[in-house]
Amino acid sequence: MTLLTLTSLRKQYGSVAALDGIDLSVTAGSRTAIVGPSGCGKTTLLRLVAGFDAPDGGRIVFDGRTLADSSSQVPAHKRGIGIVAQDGCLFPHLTIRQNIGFGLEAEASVKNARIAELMDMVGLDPAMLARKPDQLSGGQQQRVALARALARKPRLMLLDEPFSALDTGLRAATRKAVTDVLTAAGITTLLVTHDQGEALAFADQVAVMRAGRFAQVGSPREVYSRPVDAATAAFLGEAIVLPADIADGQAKSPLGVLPVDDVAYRGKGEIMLRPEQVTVMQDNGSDSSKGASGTITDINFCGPTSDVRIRLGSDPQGFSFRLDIPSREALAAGDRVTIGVAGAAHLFR
Ligand SMILES: Nc1ncnc2c1ncn2[C@@H]1O[C@H](COP(=O)(O)OP(=O)(O)OP(=O)(O)O)[C@@H](O)[C@H]1O
Repeated sequence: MTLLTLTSLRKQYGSVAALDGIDLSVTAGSRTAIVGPSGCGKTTLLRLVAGFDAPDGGRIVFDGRTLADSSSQVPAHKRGIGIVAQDGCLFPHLTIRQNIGFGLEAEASVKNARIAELMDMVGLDPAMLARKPDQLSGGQQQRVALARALARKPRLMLLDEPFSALDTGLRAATRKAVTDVLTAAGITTLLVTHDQGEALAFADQVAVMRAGRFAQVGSPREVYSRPVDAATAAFLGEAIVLPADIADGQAKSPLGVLPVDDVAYRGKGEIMLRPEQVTVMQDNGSDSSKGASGTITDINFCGPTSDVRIRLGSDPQGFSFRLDIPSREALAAGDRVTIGVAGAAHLFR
């Protein structure tokens, strides 16, 4: 069942089209991530869904009810939508109990029971209730912000980069905790992030945004493995893009003849490989059948991986590309290598 539908949504700020025709369908109970570079319109989109801003065109329908279109706008507090912002936006002068209870209208005992239940849901010790936000860590503050947003039992939760202020380890742990809470409560969630890994790990639907539009909407695996174009591919992770001549499901490329994921296409095109499909081995001259050969022109050791640039063939002007490879072998600039490819290349159509 579809809970939220955005149709041809537009928002203009002066000459900037912050949203330039957004269409999205969100299934009840699902997790959608909207990912894109800074300034592409992510926060604007969330603000329109929350009701903090009105669209200039298009329509927002939530649970069968029009929340906003060109002629009407349901106020934010009447939408039944929760929001957790980047820095949590807790009231600094209130205790954790008061922050979570803010806006909860019930008699004291009912309210306290609900606050205790929410603290338990987000995995926080009730001893923290008397503290002020600045006496909690960043991750704990985000959990309080989530508890506050959950207090009114929203059917849709909007998360605006809620993990971005946290350091790497805490970020993953807090994301997991928040995901588990929302899943257990069956709350449909829309996450906005500029972090591709976060979007792919969090969501079951990913919308890749660019300049006010969605370049692609699909499952994490689909957008990662079958991006619509080279820019989307590069935004979602490392990608090796090669020119190729394609026929009968085979691509003749600088890396040799590779199977492609599109058997119908014939002609010139561009194909993509993800780095996990590629192996780079020192060329000991014994077996050239395992892949294309090339030369390392630059290498930077980064611990578990090394960032290498490889030039294919023996022509100094030959095709070159860079990728991260496991730092298993002690490779150096000037080494000859064999490049193997596993699986099919993706063809951009
Ligand atoms: N109130 C405003 N007035 C004028 N321009 C605005 C306003 N809000 C946003 N914009 C512009 O609209 C575009 C989209 O902004 P938005 O904040 O939605 O992007 P974003 O993807 O959330 O970026 P970030 O990841 O940096 O937060 C940007 O070009 C921004 O400068």
